[in-house]
Amino acid sequence: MTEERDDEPQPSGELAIQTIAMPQDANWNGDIFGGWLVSQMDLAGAVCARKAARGRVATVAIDSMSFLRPVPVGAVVSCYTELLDVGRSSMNIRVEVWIRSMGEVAKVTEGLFTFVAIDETGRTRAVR
Ligand SMILES: CC(=O)SCCNC(=O)CCNC(=O)[C@H](O)C(C)(C)COP(=O)(O)OP(=O)(O)OC[C@H]1O[C@@H](n2cnc3c(N)ncnc32)[C@H](O)[C@@H]1OP(=O)(O)O
Repeated sequence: MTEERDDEPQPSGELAIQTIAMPQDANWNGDIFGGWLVSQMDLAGAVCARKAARGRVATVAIDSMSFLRPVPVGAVVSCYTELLDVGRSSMNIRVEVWIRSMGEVAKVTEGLFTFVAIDETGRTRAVR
């Protein structure tokens, strides 16, 4: 069993989605594709944005993506989100991805996503 220590870094934000990295998502090195991770982060950000906007949203920008370490097949992948800022129709959301693999917990990716609240016709609408 791994002990949790107070001085160890912890995920910041709310758990939005959790899944397992599967073999079909691996790249030529045997680790997980960055594109698959970005896709999970986009989904996690959308969960957070839809909650804040109480309805449809679209991703308008992804900034500051950092891939900190590779993700092995079989790792439990957890995406955490934090709503940083809300404009008229836009929401800035930080997404962190943490993995649990072989008893170790680590942050593997982080990025800043901007979502926009949209109506049924795809036009922007006020978040609040
Ligand atoms: C969950 C998904 O994966 S969705 C699929 C991928 N995403 C898409 O297909 C979206 C395609 N893009 C679009 O349909 C349009 O660009 C829209 C509807 C999102 C926005 O339409 P626009 O005409 O650009 O809207 P507008 O210029 O008024 O900007 C809307 C808001 O987004 C912000 N914004 C627009 N572009 C950017 C950008 N590149 N970076 C950061 N914020 C931006 C604006 O500042 C504005 O914020 P505010 O309302 O809080 O002041």
